[in-house]
Amino acid sequence: MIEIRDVTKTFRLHNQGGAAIPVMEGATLSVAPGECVALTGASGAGKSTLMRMIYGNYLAASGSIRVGETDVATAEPRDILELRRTVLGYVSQFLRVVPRVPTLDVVMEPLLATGRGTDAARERAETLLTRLNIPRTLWGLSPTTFSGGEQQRVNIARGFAHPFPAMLLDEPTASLDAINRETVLTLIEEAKARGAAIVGIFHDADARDRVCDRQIDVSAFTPARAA
Ligand SMILES: Nc1ncnc2c1ncn2[C@@H]1O[C@H](COP(=O)(O)OP(=O)(O)OP(=O)(O)O)[C@@H](O)[C@H]1O
Repeated sequence: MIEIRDVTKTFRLHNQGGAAIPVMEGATLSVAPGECVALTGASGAGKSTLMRMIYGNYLAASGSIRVGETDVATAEPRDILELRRTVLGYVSQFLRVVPRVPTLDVVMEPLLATGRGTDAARERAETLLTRLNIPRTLWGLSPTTFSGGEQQRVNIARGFAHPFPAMLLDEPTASLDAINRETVLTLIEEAKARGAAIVGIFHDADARDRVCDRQIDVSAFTPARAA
């Protein structure tokens, strides 16, 4: 479902005379439907960079990044937007929403965007918000004023609302209490059971060991630096 072949990335620092910083070389991995693969490696190894390239936020210098039928490394921006709407979900660490949009609408939005009827979308959103312990009294309010943990749970509810065939998870259990962490791990297990291919970054080693089938140490793709 996710096939990454020989991906290279170099950052060019335009404010520092165009200095080129090679950060990745020969990155190759594949994730089958129903499988969860953890990206590991020391801080700065390139975990976030690889996730951002899969999502199409960073452009790969070379190589291919196939998600379903799309090669993100060469796709047109509109094809990447379509991929994100229907195929590739991304649960980032932080919630980014349009101000003043109520929480329930924030969670329903990915479902409405993929053609789900309003009643079915509301039912799914309510189920997720309930499972993630967001009190009903908050559903009509914008999440912008919520606590960090509440925002993260709204973000997770939104990210898991549509049954994406491929998902990227960036520290999905960070800053959650034990009960909500358990719910998120169960959501990940359910996504795998319905066939989602998942790539994740988990600093929570117990969570990683429980839900991930394999680990890929991205330091293996760090270019040898000139001395
Ligand atoms: N936008 C950018 N411009 C320049 N360099 C960048 C940029 N993003 C990342 N880098 C560099 O790429 C390397 C990999 O960073 P990345 O954030 O992917 O690491 P990471 O493994 O996710 O680290 P952490 O665990 O600390 O989040 C680092 O050397 C970083 O400085």
